[in-house]
Amino acid sequence: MSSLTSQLQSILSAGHNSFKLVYTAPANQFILPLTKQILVLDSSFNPPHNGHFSLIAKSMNHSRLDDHSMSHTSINSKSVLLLLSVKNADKGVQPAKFEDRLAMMYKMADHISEQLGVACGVGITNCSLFVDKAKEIQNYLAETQSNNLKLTFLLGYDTLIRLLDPKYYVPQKLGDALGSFFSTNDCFVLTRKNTSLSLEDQLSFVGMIKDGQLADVPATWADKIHVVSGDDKNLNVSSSDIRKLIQANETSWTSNTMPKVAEYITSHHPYQ
Ligand SMILES: Nc1ncnc2c1ncn2[C@@H]1O[C@H](COP(=O)(O)OP(=O)(O)OP(=O)(O)O)[C@@H](O)[C@H]1O
Ligand SMILES: NC(=O)c1ccc[n+]([C@@H]2O[C@H](COP(=O)(O)O)[C@@H](O)[C@H]2O)c1
Repeated sequence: MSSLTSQLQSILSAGHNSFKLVYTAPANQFILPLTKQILVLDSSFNPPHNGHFSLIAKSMNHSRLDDHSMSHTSINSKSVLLLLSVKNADKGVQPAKFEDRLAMMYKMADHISEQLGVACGVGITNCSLFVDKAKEIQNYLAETQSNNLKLTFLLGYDTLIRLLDPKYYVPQKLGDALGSFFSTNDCFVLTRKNTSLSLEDQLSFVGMIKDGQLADVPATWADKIHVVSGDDKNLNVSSSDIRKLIQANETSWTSNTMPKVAEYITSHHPYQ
């Protein structure tokens, strides 16, 4: 059994919450002494696409996320983690195989490292909720003596709404379930078009939290949630649309993902 297959097997069969770092793009170490913040993009990467890339690129440029204690912004203070979620809070089993998704994530990690000049790693977790994913990543960082790093979760607006939905935490109250998550970590959120809310409503959501207008959400969390407009070109890109186009033998999807990911899909056929 290859080492990747055995790492996947061990995560899939673990009876407890687990996280493993399985790849780092060659140019940089994943964590350097200067690293202060990890930008975490959790997804099923089925397949990775330009909407995911745009979320990472925009978060890197977002000044409010910078550590204000530093005299200047240093790209080396951030690392990116592409996190494959093998257990989804809402969705059942989907194509492609996890091995194919990881192979595409490695291509994406190399692309991010080359295009954005930032360290990029690939991890796997069996946790479905962000609060548990955050705990497992922080445990891993503590084991590698990399303490006091902030995790910034990169989300589309649709996922922010699900992060704050009390139904995922019953019988706990939302404030109790996510209190420690927001005391250490924050979220960078891009608006999307696949929601019933207008762009303006999505952008004013944090203001409503700040004004105490959301019953279960403490006003203090407003400082930990940064909502930014997505760019028109990538707002509509989604993995499910790409899969549909591939299955219909269309080729237009290739411009919605990174060149090496498109090459992998055309040569390995993970969706056929
Ligand atoms: N085009 C996009 N713009 C901004 N955020 C996005 C975009 N596509 C996905 N995201 C966000 O990236 C995260 C992971 O996305 P996910 O894997 O669900 O992608 P997806 O393309 O929406 O998948 P699917 O179509 O299978 O539901 C989520 O927080 C999601 O909101
Ligand atoms: N409350 C939560 O923490 C919560 C809710 C819904 C989805 N998720 C996670 O968000 C990620 C993206 O989910 P989708 O692929 O369904 O968009 C998955 O890892 C999923 O498990 C987390």
